[in-house]
Amino acid sequence: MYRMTLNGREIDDIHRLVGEITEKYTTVENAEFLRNAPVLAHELPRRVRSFLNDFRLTEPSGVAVISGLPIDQERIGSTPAHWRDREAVSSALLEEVFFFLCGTLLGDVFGWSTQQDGHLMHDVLPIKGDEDDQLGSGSKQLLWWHTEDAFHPFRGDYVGLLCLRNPDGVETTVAMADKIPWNEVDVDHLFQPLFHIRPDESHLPKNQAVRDVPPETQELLDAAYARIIEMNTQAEKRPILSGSARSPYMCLDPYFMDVDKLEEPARGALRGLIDVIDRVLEPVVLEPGDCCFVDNYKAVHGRNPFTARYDGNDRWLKRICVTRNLRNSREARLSSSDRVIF
Ligand SMILES: NC(=[NH2+])NCCC[C@H](N)C(=O)O
Ligand SMILES: O=C(O)CCC(=O)C(=O)O
Ligand SMILES: [Fe+2]
Repeated sequence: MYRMTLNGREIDDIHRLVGEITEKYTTVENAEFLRNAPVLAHELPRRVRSFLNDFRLTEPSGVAVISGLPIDQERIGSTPAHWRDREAVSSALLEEVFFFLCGTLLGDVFGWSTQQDGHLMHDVLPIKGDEDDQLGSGSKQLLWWHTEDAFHPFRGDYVGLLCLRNPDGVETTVAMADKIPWNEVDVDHLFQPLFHIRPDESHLPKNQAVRDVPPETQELLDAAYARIIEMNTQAEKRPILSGSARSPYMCLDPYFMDVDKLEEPARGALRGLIDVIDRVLEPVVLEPGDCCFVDNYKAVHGRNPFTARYDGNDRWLKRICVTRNLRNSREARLSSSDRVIF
């Protein structure tokens, strides 16, 4: 793991910058803020910029964590019951701005029209009724390790998780490519387009929120859901590994891959990889203020089961997706600067 801890002066500088920004903008989804974010991110402390730049370019680890950001538990208030319950102005706006600017040092933050109402800033919190679901909002069941949005050709390069609270020390799990003994894995077959990955349930229409959108957006949204359903029934075959054969990038989500239905040698190759990933999987307890970025090519992540409280003190994370190449998805976005993939 690649780690840094903010010192007192850096925290003061961050508070000053974020204070200035939140005087002007009341959400990180404000169009002008989004346009200026890469410029504003230049004003983060140099050690933070340098840390994230190294993480991006030299790939020292599959996971980077910046700790030390103080979280005012009283100001952020209780953990909402649902991601749909977002306030007009987020109680955690200051933290979100810092988190968003850090993400912007790695690339461009983007969202999905089919996930959390198209918002860029997601909430990860346990939702009553989702306990047994394979969702970020689940709790009782193991959240299987996965590449974030593995099924989608426009998946992000990084997934950011900012911990606001985690009173029971619930464990995120990570397995980093650099810890995998690649010589024990059937790399050759995993580089071949023999595998399909179905969309995870957070993108399915059943987890759609009811929202009012203009008719032209509704049309795009319907088309986006139609594509998700199509990917669910007839997923395209793709490789699991890419890049360097000795130090590969990974993209897999075994829970949605119907491993048993695969033919040999694909099945054996994937089973072998799943086994070694299980062996190197490690728990990471995110503490309040931890700003974590998982390299979505160099690590998979999940979450261990826990018992939700539903009393306002539940574990609460913010989540963002970051891409190094927004242009890749231009055909699925409304304009060159728009951040939402339909
Ligand atoms: N094995 C999986 N991919 N599970 C789904 C992961 C959680 C999903 N990203 C969500 O937002 O709820
Ligand atoms: O809750 C966590 O620690 C990870 C959640 C996650 O992987 C997700 O929401 O996709
Ligand atoms: Fe995830």
